[in-house]
Amino acid sequence: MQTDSVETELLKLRYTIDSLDEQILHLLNQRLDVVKKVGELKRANNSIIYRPEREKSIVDRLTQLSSGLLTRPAIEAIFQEIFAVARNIELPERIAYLGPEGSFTHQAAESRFGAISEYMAMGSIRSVFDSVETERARFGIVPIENNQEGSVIETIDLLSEKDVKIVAEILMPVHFTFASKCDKLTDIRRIYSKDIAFRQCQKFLTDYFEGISVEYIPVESTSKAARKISEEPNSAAICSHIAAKLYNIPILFNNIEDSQSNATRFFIIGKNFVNQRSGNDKTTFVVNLPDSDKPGSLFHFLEEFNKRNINITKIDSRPVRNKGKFQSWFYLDFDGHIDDQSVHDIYTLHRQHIKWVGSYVKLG
Ligand SMILES: C=C(O[C@@H]1C=C(C(=O)O)C=C[C@H]1O)C(=O)O
Repeated sequence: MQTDSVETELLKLRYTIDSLDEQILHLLNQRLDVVKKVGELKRANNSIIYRPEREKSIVDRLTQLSSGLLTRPAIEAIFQEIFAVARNIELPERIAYLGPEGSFTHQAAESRFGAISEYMAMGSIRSVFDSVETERARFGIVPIENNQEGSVIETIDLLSEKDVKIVAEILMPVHFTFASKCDKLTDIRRIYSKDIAFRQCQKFLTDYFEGISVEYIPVESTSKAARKISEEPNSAAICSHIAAKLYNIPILFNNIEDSQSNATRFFIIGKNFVNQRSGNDKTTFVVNLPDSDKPGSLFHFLEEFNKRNINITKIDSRPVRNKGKFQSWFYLDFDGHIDDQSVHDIYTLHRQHIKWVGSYVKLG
């Protein structure tokens, strides 16, 4: 094509795009008018603004309907922003996450709450729980488990201790970078990261640092590690590529995790939050059995799930600390909603030993 005709063609296409954008803008404004009315109804009834199960069903339905270039991840990315704008019109949201900026928890938070929400970076998982419990933040985001390294026990313990509910889960692939201002690996004396991140990058650390005298220093989050080494010579961090860029640290290696399928599960937590059934839910219980040191006590409890054909997806045992004995309490995730008859029956049967931590939409 001649340069002139290319220019004309480009102009025409851009004109079409402008006109489509106007229609999208008009439709989005119409949508927000409706959302505002939903918000007013909810306020009049004192009901909850954020409905993860409704948002999921919208994305499911639109994915089914989509016949064009939009795939599920694209639909999800666009609509998560639309939902976030909508919710903030209903009621402004402030979100606490395990910071500092650039942590994987921050990425998980933004994937669900968009660019419009207000964020609070907290120094520890406990302080995320505190800010939700005291309602300084409407929601908090915390890691719960990694599919290679298992549970984040701090979160498990705080779910038992604190007065919060699980609102939703978020699954996110996790890729680590090795970042340092050192020109040579042999100049590195200290490597900073979160404890669980070191364990996810064992092979890399063995390959490059075995037999070399470096100190491994665990800190509260991977982004804290990145921030720390930006001011400290002879150091390196295992962190996200976003954190490395944010704190201006050169990335020496990408994707250093042992497994390419490395992924972390996060919880959104909130105060007094109750989800309605979506038909595909999970529930979390904290269980304190009276005779946890006697034979069969856990077996008999789990038998109730087996009898009702309920699939348990995660179980952890944690120490009962204040009795001076070797007793355990249990953390349990399983398929189903507290309003399902079978789940409700178990809850009623063992009410004095169970803390219901939430029922939420199941992902993955
Ligand atoms: C508008 C609503 O509130 C929120 C916003 C939604 C939306 O933008 O579609 C969906 C669910 C809620 O998180 C609703 O409950 O329908």
